[in-house]
Amino acid sequence: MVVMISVENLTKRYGGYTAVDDVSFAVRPGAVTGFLGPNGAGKSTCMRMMCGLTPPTSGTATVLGKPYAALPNPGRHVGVLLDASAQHAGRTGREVLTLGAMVMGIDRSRVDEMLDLVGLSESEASRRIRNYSLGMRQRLGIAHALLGDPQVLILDEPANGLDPAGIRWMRGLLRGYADEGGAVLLSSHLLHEIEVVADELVVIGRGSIVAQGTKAELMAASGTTVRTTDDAAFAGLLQQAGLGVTPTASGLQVEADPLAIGQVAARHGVVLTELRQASSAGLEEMFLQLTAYDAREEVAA
Ligand SMILES: Nc1ncnc2c1ncn2[C@@H]1O[C@H](COP(=O)(O)OP(=O)(O)OP(=O)(O)O)[C@@H](O)[C@H]1O
Repeated sequence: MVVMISVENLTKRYGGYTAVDDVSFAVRPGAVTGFLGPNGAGKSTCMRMMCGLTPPTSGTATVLGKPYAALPNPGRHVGVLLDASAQHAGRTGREVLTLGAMVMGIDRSRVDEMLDLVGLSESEASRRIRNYSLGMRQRLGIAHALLGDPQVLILDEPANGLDPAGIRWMRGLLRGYADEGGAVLLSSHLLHEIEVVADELVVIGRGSIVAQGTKAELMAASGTTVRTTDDAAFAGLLQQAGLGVTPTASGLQVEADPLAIGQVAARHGVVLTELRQASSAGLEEMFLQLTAYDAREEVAA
């Protein structure tokens, strides 16, 4: 498999606190990889280590086969958006992009193209960033990340502050970018945001990876929900057929695809009132379960 970003056994300790604990994953071209985890899970710390901004305690992160800091003219290869508010507040959006183009040695015409792409108008581009809304800062950050026409994008919570139309626009942009062969690593603490656009998922909780795989795999892992006129009796029949069953408030959760369950029902003449592959609800349940031990919840409890 071609790998654009490779993270191996990455660990970061701050004093006695382990913010990132032995994290490994790979990001491939032609896909959006969602980096999902609750607040404080370690996503930003990981991404900062990938971009050479925070030194790891141990482990390695490489982009296009090299540590980020060893890439010549990195902006031409990797577009990074880590903190949309980190840009110089006194500069205008256009100035930031023009400076970026100069540093990367690319044609100034690309500045207008990017402003156009992210939907910042001429008058917005000439305002100072201190007067930008969060959504405008994110758009500018995305324009800056794309300026050098990189093969890889590393974006930390780029949807923060975008309105629903802006979020949809960004999804389309990232989808198109990946479909053309680009590799995207996109972090979020919101499952839905990631789920609609990501092909691959890396789920992190308290510094450690708790699940990773394709979205389809992770969704299949959460099984199928079924309801019948007599759930308890049907649970027994499913178990006899060798299928794992867990009763839940919303019916029976079965570790099998809908076809296998339908076949058991047909064999025994059971009436199904509901049969659906766990989709977003299943993934959400998984995300909540996987991250339920987040430190924040313990403090709140
Ligand atoms: N410089 C630092 N010194 C000490 N602790 C830090 C430092 N940077 C991050 N941490 C801690 O590491 C943990 C992970 O933080 P990080 O910002 O990576 O989480 P995150 O998953 O990006 O969260 P969010 O979704 O809230 O942005 C947090 O508990 C944070 O307080």
